[in-house]
Amino acid sequence: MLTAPPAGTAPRRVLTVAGSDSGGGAGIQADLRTFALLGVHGCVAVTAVTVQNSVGVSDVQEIAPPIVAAQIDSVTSDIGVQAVKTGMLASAPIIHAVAAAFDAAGIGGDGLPLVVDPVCASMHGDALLAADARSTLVEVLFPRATLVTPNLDEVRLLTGIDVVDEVTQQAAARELHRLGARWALIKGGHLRTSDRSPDLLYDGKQFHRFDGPRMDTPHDHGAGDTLAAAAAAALAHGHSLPEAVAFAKEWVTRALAAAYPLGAGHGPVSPLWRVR
Ligand SMILES: Nc1ncnc2c1ncn2[C@@H]1O[C@H](COP(=O)(O)OP(=O)(O)O)[C@@H](O)[C@H]1O
Ligand SMILES: Cc1ncc(COP(=O)(O)OP(=O)(O)O)c(N)n1
Repeated sequence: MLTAPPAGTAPRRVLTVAGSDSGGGAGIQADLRTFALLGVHGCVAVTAVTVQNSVGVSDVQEIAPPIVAAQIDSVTSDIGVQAVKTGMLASAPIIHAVAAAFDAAGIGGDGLPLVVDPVCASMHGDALLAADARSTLVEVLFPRATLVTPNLDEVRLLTGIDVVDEVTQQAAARELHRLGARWALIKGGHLRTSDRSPDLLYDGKQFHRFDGPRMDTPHDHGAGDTLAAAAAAALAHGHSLPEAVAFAKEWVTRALAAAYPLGAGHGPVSPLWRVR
């Protein structure tokens, strides 16, 4: 388990570049919850403010691209981070601004580990990335990514591949790797045909399968963010990529087992079991 250093000592830092979820279940709020519980100090670059609750997203205010980039510069030039995660990026101009700031700070590529959760829409189908920005996300950010973590809807939108079984999951992983990601993790949360929830990791050479029991719960809001945030935290702690994904899979499985109802719709997954 990942832990904090002794009191008075600076912990590892992870920067999340993502949107705010007013309901607190996903986005920046989910990332910071997981970072703190894994002994990591979370820094943020807010890309958008969503008006969101358990039944959906009713409005979005994007942050101006130079302000998004300035948040990244401000954090990396002073505080310093050991890993970075991206979530909701909203638009093509924001993606270009983020990529330029990452290059200036040595994030991604051969530099600091970069986990890209290619968020396109909420679980209710509300757009969190402009349709005309999907190709920008793939062309600009995937070649910089250490790890990309799409769900099956995102795989379909970004590659056109419909994942329905292990063979098509492998085909999607190969395609994402071909598009530039060093490691691709095809999440199996939307494969609702069995009592398992298998995720598949690929680095261009080898497949690693991370299987887990499927939780029978409607409260799965923020699962993808929680998985990617835990992987980024484990990378910041110095773990290898497969170790970080194995850790993150266990973390999100436990968070799903502890998920709770909130509002009239889908409640959030909960890493709060860690402090019970
Ligand atoms: N009902 C479930 N039971 C167990 N694991 C799940 C369940 N739903 C999702 N997961 C896991 O949670 C993580 C996020 O998956 P997924 O739901 O596919 O992503 P997203 O939240 O981005 O839509 C993956 O590791 C997936 O296997
Ligand atoms: C602000 C914001 N960012 C991301 C998401 C989607 O998060 P994810 O973990 O993929 O969870 P679900 O939407 O599938 O619950 C979001 N809703 N809001």
